[in-house]
Amino acid sequence: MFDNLKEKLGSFRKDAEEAAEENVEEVEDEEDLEDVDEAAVEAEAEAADAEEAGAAEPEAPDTTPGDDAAEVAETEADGDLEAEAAAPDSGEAAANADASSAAVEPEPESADTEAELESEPEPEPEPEPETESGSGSGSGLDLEGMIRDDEPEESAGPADAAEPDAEADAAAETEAAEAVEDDDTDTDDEAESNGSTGFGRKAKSLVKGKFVIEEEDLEDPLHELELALLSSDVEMGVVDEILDNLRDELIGETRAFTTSTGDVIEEALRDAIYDVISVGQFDFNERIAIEDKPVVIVFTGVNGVGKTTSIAKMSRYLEERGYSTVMANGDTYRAGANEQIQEHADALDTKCISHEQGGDPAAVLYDAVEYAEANDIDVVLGDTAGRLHTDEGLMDQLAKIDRVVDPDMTLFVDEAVAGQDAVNRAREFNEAAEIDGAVLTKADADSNGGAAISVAHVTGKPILFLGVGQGYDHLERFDPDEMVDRLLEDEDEE
Ligand SMILES: Nc1nc2c(ncn2[C@@H]2O[C@H](COP(=O)(O)OP(=O)(O)OP(=O)(O)O)[C@@H](O)[C@H]2O)c(=O)[nH]1
Repeated sequence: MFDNLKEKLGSFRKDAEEAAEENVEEVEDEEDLEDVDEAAVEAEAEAADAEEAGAAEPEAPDTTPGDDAAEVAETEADGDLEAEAAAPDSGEAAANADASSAAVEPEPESADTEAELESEPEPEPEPEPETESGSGSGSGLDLEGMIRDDEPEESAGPADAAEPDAEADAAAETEAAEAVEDDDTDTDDEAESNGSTGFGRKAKSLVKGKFVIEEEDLEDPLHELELALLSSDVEMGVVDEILDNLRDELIGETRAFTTSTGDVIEEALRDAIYDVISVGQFDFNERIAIEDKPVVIVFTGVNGVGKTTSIAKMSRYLEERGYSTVMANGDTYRAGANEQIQEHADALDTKCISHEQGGDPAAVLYDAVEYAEANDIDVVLGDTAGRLHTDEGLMDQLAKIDRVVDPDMTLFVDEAVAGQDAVNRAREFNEAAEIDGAVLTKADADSNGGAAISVAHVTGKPILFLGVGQGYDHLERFDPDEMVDRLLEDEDEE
């Protein structure tokens, strides 16, 4: 089932994953730099904490150093400038820290910052060339921007103010890196457990492994997917929606890869498809359970798509769940229709109400409801003549059935293999005589899956069941989660 579609989705996954992998490698290349950044930031956090502890002793209830440190820390997490300011242990770095602090807070009393600097009079670090080369093109300690080198620098002002001494910065970073290398996690834990600022944690979340997919990375895979979906008979608007969902999910944002890039792509694809196929879903069984009995369900759709067979399958489905059913042949138009449905009723040991050919379909349904009421039957399953939705006569019939028996549900039946035609018919039927949901038959013979993906989104009404064979048991509740699993599951094995 839906094999073509599965294959195409699988190709997209591979392509998109490759695009993501390329970007992950970039990040990994710069891992050392990340460590440096992290260390520098954490060293600052330590300094701030130490300073906070020291300065908290005297009675200085206001302008608490802790607050200032927190402010600096917060600011630091946002960009190059801040990370540079986080290296408090060289004279020049101190100057930077002052500059940045002044840039962020123009207040003259930089006493806190100075105190902070004094609190750790560490020796002048020696610049290490490797670190400098790690800093690369001078983007310095850009925590977030480092993995998006190709993007224009957005930050201005304060960052520039802190720029001047790259050498000292590199030195400071190096030292900080060394300082934190040993007790990296401890520091974090401590910072978090004493509830100081949450700063270490924030910094860490910024520098863990991640990737960014830019629009151009996905352009080709998305284009391929678009063509693939269209050739699988997925409706144009639905294709657009899926692609938009994928763009929203994948492009531009920094993704942490806690498991693998493949998982990120799969998740995005899963969400994108789920969004379009889950439209309007409701719990059919629950609905049957809570409606007043008898529940009346009318089946509509064009000729030969499997309405009558679906009614028989539904009868089996409901009987298996403890409901009694009666069938009603509202297809008074077609010769042989009575016999066909009666055969199913006999096979399933169910009552079937029918009138002479050419009779009034609404009258048949009415009789079936009366029969159900008189015999405590739970559900009436009404067949209708399979004619084109453009046929005014049929639409009048449906309108009359609506008036006479006021069905609890009108289900549109079409065959999955009809692809775009089924999608168009679903739309038109829904416009002409509002449907509550759809049954897609012959899904077992459909490798494209276009109708299964599109009908709910196009009509705003859910696909409730899939016909998956000719047997009475071949009716499956359409579950969007399972559907997505099915579409994405076997791909790895292929
Ligand atoms: N493979 C497969 N065949 C199905 C499925 N559902 C129905 N069919 C077959 O499709 C054919 C048409 O089914 P019907 O139930 O007669 O279709 P209908 O819409 O009632 O047709 P009319 O009464 O002529 O309007 C039959 O041969 C069914 O066995 C399904 O889910 N899978």
